[in-house]
Amino acid sequence: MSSSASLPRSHLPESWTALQRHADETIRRLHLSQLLQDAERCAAFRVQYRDLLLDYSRQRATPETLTLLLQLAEEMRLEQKVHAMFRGERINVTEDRSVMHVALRAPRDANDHLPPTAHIPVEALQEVHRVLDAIHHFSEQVRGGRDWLGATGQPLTDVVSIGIGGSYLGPEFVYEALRNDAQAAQAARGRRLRFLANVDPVDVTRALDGLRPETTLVVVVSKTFTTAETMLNARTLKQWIVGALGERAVAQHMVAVSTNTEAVAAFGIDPQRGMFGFWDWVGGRYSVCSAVGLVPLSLHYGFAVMQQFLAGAHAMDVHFVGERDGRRNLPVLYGLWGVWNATFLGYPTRALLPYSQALLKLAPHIQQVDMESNGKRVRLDGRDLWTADATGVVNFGEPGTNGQHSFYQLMHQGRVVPADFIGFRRSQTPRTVPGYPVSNHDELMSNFFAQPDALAVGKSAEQLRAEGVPESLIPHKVFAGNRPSSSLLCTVLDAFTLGGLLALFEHRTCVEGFIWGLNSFDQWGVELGKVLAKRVRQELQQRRDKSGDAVSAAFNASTRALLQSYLEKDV
Ligand SMILES: O=P(O)(O)OC[C@H]1O[C@](O)(CO)[C@@H](O)[C@@H]1O
Repeated sequence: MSSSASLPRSHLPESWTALQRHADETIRRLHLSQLLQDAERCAAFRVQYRDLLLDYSRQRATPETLTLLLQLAEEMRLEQKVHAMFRGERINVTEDRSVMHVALRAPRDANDHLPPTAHIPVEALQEVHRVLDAIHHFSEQVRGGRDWLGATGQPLTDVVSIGIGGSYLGPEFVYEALRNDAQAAQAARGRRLRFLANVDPVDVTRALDGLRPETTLVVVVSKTFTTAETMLNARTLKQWIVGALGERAVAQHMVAVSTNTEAVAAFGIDPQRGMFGFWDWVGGRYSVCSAVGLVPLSLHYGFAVMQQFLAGAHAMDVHFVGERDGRRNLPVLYGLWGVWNATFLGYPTRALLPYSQALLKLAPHIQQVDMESNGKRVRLDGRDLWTADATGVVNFGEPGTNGQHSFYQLMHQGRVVPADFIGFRRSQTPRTVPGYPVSNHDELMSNFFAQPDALAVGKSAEQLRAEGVPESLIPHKVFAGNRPSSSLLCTVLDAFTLGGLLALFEHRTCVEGFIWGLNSFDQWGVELGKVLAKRVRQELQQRRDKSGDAVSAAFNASTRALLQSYLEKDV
């Protein structure tokens, strides 16, 4: 099958082989319980950026590991690749596109504080701010309830944002994260924001539950404006609006976010008045900071809150591109440990474990950012990956403490799953219960501090014996430990911090992709299923029109039988 299999693998970087040797000869013989005894190492494996404290002392690594990883980064020309991304070089080679999501959150004068080799193209900055100004104006008109009203003259208090994948996951992640931030919650008073992503009609029913067309604004978010799910959902909601308010209501009740002006116009939305654009240099999964996120979220939380979010993301961008010491650069460190765990220690998964209910959509969003970006089988030049492990990992996660009562069992005693713990010094909504020894947030955070040690240090048979555990139970109660994690401690989850977290995770994915030498910015792997679904759709249409006919022989025997059963009337 593999067309590239015949191509020889390009030469492994020297530090790559050194890291493989180092993993086998040194690291596999060490246990984290020993490594954590070394106070000097612990201090060296801790770094502060603004109020974010990253502790990576629970990585299965010595200072030499980090030195070798930094050498690998240098050999792979990480810094040059990052700067080329900022400069707008066409690093997405298979689509011949620039990758400039960093421009989306850059202030007009961003280049004044970026290294000269990482200056963002001025035209991109101008375009970005032209659209941001339009979003600012529009969101205030709608929120003000006077200048942009519904067809019956009522203010539009509710928004349904239709979109899928990158046109949905990021905005929903931000929406959820800020729901209980005091400033954002105050700004959202009296307003509702819903997301409609799945083409399942049940999702439509849920999204519209309790909404009225008279007071609802629909935002259709699609970079291509051709995505099947989004377009059917958009037509469904258009019918909902038109059915209640007439065809002319579309102009007041539907707007679009897209790069495809013609398709927006063909759908019936006036691009001059109701379209917010972005550009082919924004990948869907990196588009939260474009109109994709900014339109629905500014309508809900107000533009001022979203400006803080952009500022937080930009601050992380500046740190990423400007901090040349890899030992102090958070996204670089995150990426290096990602590469180390996936490729050199061979762990194919990682868990995202925010101790924050507000970050409940972090894992779904980062799943797309990371797995659609780095889930690749070849390198940039089309040759096979250097090793089967030199590619993206399976990301999953759940807020703590919920995850503890779900999949942590496997993490403690089953497979090794490197974990990213994220915690906050303060809650968005502090609570205390009189008579309880700690606040509710301290209770939550007790787990944030305990779990990484349980994973790293474990519990031995000797300890269990000393506690008097019966011999028959000892094998079941032993925790082998030596399970890596990193811990990120932030102050409070506000819009600025959230922007920084988003950028941190986006950049981790880029760092990993740059080091593996693959293209993190295309997604050809999603195409085949779409093409096949189109064929099935045609088949379903034909069979529904001419019931009784057998399913086309073009499908294999298995699919034919399933389709036949699906179409059966009497089942
Ligand atoms: O914004 P669009 O064009 O509707 O695409 C939605 C999503 O579909 C994908 O192409 C994957 O199918 C994503 O990359 C993208 O974010």
